[in-house]
Amino acid sequence: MIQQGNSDLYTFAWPVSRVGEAIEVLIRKTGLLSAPMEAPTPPENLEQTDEEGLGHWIEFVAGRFDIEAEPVESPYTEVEQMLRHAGPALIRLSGRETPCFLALLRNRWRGISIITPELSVRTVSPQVIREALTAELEGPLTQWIDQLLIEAGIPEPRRSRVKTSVLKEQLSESRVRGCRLLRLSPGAGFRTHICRARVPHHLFILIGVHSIRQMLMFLGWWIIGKGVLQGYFDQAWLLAWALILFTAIPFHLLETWIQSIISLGAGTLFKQRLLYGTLRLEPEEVRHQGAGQFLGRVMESEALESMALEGGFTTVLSVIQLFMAAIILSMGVGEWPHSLSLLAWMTVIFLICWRYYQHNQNWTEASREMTNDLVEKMVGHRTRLAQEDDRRWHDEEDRALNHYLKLSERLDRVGMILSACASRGWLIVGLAGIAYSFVSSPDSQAKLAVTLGGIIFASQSLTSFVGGLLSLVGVRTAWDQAGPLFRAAARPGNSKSLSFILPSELDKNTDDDNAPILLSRDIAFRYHDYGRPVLRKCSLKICKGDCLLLEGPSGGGKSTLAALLAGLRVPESGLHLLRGVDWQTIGIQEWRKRVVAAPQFHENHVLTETFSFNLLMGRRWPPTREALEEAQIICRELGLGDLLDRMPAGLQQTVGESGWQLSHGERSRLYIARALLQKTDFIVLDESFAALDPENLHKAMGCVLRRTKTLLVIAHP
Ligand SMILES: Nc1ncnc2c1ncn2[C@@H]1O[C@H](COP(=O)(O)OP(=O)(O)OP(=O)(O)O)[C@@H](O)[C@H]1O
Repeated sequence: MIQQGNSDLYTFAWPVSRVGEAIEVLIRKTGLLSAPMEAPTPPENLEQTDEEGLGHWIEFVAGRFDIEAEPVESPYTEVEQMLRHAGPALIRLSGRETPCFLALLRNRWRGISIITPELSVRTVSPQVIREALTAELEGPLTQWIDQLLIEAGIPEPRRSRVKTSVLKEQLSESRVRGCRLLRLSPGAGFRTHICRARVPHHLFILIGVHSIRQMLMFLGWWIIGKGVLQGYFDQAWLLAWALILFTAIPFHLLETWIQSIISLGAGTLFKQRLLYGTLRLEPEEVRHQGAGQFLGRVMESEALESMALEGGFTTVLSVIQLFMAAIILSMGVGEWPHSLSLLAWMTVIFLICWRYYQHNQNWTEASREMTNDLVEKMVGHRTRLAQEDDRRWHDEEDRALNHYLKLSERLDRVGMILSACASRGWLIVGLAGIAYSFVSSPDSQAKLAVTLGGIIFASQSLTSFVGGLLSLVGVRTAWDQAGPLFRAAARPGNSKSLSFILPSELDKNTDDDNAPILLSRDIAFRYHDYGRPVLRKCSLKICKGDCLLLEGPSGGGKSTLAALLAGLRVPESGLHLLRGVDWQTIGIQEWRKRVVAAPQFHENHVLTETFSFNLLMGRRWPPTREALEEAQIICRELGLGDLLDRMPAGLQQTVGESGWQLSHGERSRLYIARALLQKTDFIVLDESFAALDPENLHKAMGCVLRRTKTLLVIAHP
């Protein structure tokens, strides 16, 4: 039954203390949870916590189940639409003393199904949920609109419609929050993602539809063949033939449609995973790569997706066709031995493809090496001209080119054999198989016709089979580039916290001014497993209000220490506490929210985006008006007022590589402003003042000291 009342909704909502349980039930019911697992026990004072604390708890519980609880916002006018696509999701209902949550299962044609705390499933109209979600926003306007409608003399029956329109008009710019989508984490197994996207299911249907279409085609052949061989064509047979041809059309359309569904589903998952994998790469893995290599990876990944899907479809469908061709051949004059000869030919083709694959690997490797060498030689071109004997300038290139040409020749030769011989060779083999029967028993014309049909059909299918296999060879080569990104997505990260602690509890830990914000004892760190430790037996204590200057020789480990303090790296051993809690418990993500670093110039970046985005990228996006104003004020305090006035679009000016060019000093102040705007109580500035003239240094230093409670500045003496 559809519940219409807004007040009923609260009786179906889960209290804060049971929100973890609601997540568990939701993901179990929707198949996101495969192994039996229970939600962690909520902390004692969860009910008293604020929205941020609750969000942390929900994310912690979701993380335990290897899923994501992604907060989403929706424009006021699109809330209902968002709700229809949200499930499984948690909807936060406010308006009562304590907030509570609706566990939204899925959209049904009668309404939205939700799970109640009694574990029963109810259907609720989306309008009712929308009203509850938007009540807080609409509240301040309702009385005023009601009054306005009375004064304007709008008749009673029309008031509700007019009121809805006025609300839409007034709140069109507002965004509604309070919904969290529960989704499989992008790092979960790719097979799980593929199964949830129902790709195998669609593939199964595709195979079925294709087989039916092929059978219809054979039936058409059979009717025509029978008519020709038996010498009659009455109207009924012709009609049957026409009907079969027409019936094949919707099957063909269905096949194309299913192929596009699979391509879209698998392609999206693939891209999502690559992107997630890219974000999970360690800084060391990307540090030494240039833009060209990244572009190469993107292009290869793009090719990989299209080739894998196209090659996969072609190979699967051509194998089905070859299987059918083998059945047809078994019904012809050559019977089963003839079908076996087709299978033997397929094996030969497969082996040649394998050879092609090996040559392709060698050729790709040689081509990559040549490209890398070429780039290096272009860079060191002048040195070579000056240092090397001019008679030997091109010896190495000639050798590499010869090697490359030899490999290309081999690859082309095998490729040519494949494309020229796969179907033509089969025609010779297939026809040779029936030559004897053709001469010895010319009476069995029908069987001969079937055999000839089978041979031609197999020949066509072999052409597609080879095309599909060649695409798959290309996939294997492209995989070398995309594979590391794909695998990085499945790496276990250290961003999840082991146990939960409310942010308010963390803050309490340092209410006492003498309690350290950060305490490290005997920490050690090395970049490589067997390398020399960069930090050894390093201890420090930073209390609220401390403003510290860290000086030391170049290469002494200052930036490494800054990275450890900011949670950008984790220590190998030793005690490392933030507000009395170690990094494993607090979780590296939470740590990074609480300690902000402006890394050294070469480790920090200006993105090709607006100046405001570069300033506020550590805050909620899109920014509020207050955030933009604050950014503007901090920039002016840091001495960037002149720059803001000069840029035609001010804060909205695009900066970065293809935008407005910033000077060294402007960039370093942008990085300082970015750190200050994250509003944490401990900031680490790594050589941020090095590029500033005395006047700007004075301004910037003053601004930082005014706006930060606790500060560590790294500088050279
Ligand atoms: N990503 C890295 N991989 C391997 N070794 C590194 C890496 N970054 C720094 N190192 C090494 O760690 C040591 C400390 O480097 P770090 O950058 O922390 O020194 P620093 O005191 O900040 O130097 P500077 O004042 O010159 O910036 C150096 O010997 C450096 O070679």
